[in-house]
Amino acid sequence: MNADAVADAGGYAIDVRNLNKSFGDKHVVNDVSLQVARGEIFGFLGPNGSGKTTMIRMMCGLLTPDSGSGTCLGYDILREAALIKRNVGYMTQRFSFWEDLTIRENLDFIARIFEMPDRRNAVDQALESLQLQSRAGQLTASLSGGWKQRLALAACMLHKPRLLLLDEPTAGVDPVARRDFWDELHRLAAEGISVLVSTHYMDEAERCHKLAYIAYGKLMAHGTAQEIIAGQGLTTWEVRGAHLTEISEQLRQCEGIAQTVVFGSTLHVSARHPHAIEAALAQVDAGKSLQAGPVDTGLEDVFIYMMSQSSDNFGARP
Ligand SMILES: Nc1ncnc2c1ncn2[C@@H]1O[C@H](COP(=O)(O)OP(=O)(O)OP(=O)(O)O)[C@@H](O)[C@H]1O
Repeated sequence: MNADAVADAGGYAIDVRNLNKSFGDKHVVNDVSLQVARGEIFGFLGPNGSGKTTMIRMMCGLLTPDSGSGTCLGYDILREAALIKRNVGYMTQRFSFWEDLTIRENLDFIARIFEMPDRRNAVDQALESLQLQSRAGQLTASLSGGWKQRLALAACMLHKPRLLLLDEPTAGVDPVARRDFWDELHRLAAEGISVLVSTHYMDEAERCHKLAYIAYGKLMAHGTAQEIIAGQGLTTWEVRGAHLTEISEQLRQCEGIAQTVVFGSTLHVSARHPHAIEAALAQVDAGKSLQAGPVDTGLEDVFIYMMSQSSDNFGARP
């Protein structure tokens, strides 16, 4: 099926099944299947070295899986890699620019490399689409991190891809610039562009329509944020009071406590059974006058929990 046929049928932008990839004896991607609907922002989460970049590279035809199959924009990932590359915008973790060129010159340079027809028009449209016109003449070296990311996104959009694969696009970017970047992604998604984006930021995960959590090459969970949270079946209490780090250590030793995480001046205690938290708090509370009560389990609680549950099968954790 060609890509337009997929678009017409409202099919998946990405539909890959049982992908596997090993580097030497490291099984980096282990039987992962993934579907991303058209116009969906799909978040890809997982610890460092869990195989997210490798998955992205296999999905856009840059890397051949050892086994598995699937389509990207309706094109076969094994046989039609060239067509995929032409229709996908891929933002790598380390997008590089010519610092001594302006925004416009950088975009024009990229358009030249890709031998794009009607280069000037393509650059104008990318500048307009990412609201970069007012800065088009600014030297790239003088841009803030947020504007550099926006330029990187404009570069990916030059050839009008219908799917964006963004590998940690906002790493090291301040919260306001990250929010603006995500507003932009939502605007693009509303136009029907599909986005698969890897991130380590929980606020960004919450802005995705769907999420997948991959740890040490295996897909551990996928669905909406609510589905992923519900899937872990954790109950969480928030504890306030003095000496939270010490209390956290003590609670962790108590029976039935799945995890404790200090968030600034509060402590989150999670367990599979609510009574385990009450019992544990009763044990450690003696004379400490803690304030404690149930709260909604958040995505961050769940991801920290899933990370602690997954075994490190190739020593990638720092
Ligand atoms: N070309 C390669 N040759 C050998 N090993 C590789 C290669 N590419 C990736 N790896 C290894 O595969 C594992 C997964 O890497 P990958 O970059 O896919 O993870 P990631 O989830 O994107 O990590 P991060 O969040 O740190 O970007 C790592 O242990 C990495 O060192």
